[in-house]
Amino acid sequence: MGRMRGVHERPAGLSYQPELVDPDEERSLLTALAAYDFREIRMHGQIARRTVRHFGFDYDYGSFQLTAAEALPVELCEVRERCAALAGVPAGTLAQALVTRYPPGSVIGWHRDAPAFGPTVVGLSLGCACLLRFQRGTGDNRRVYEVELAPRSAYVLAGAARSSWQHSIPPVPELRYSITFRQLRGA
Ligand SMILES: O=C(O)CCC(=O)C(=O)O
Ligand SMILES: [Fe+2]
Repeated sequence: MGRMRGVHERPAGLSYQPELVDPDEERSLLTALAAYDFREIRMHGQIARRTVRHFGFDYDYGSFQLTAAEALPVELCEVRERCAALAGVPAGTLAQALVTRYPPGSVIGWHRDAPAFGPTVVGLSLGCACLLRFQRGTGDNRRVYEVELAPRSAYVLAGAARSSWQHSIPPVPELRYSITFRQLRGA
């Protein structure tokens, strides 16, 4: 927990599963992902170093709107089945897949996932390991947690981990990809 200040508490609704895919599957996913056309993210006029590709639904970071996007490519369908099983939701409810490419040194800052998405988020990590940090509350009520996301592992954010806690990823040491699946709220 090293550098995080606050009282250590595991967020309710967080689960972690090592080795959701095996090294061969990781290699072929990394090959497929390397060929995707990633887009930049501009938020508050700033361009993030990480880049993204949306399938199923596109999320506009400026207008907070969801619009229909390209269907899930075949290589992500099997992964979605496994992520859905891990989260205990029907695969069809995971309507959006977001592939994020983190070059060395890139981050994602503190946030909660947009309320336009449903109560369960599942993420698969490929490439370099990183930390996933959590925080909630301020001052004496600050609570913190961090988990290492190993390559090939998956995590589920549900319950309070999804709705009350913020999460972030500090600078990744080497290239990392994540594939996160989200439901649409009310679907
Ligand atoms: O890369 C990840 O695993 C997390 C990404 C994330 O928090 C997000 O896209 O909302
Ligand atoms: Fe997030």
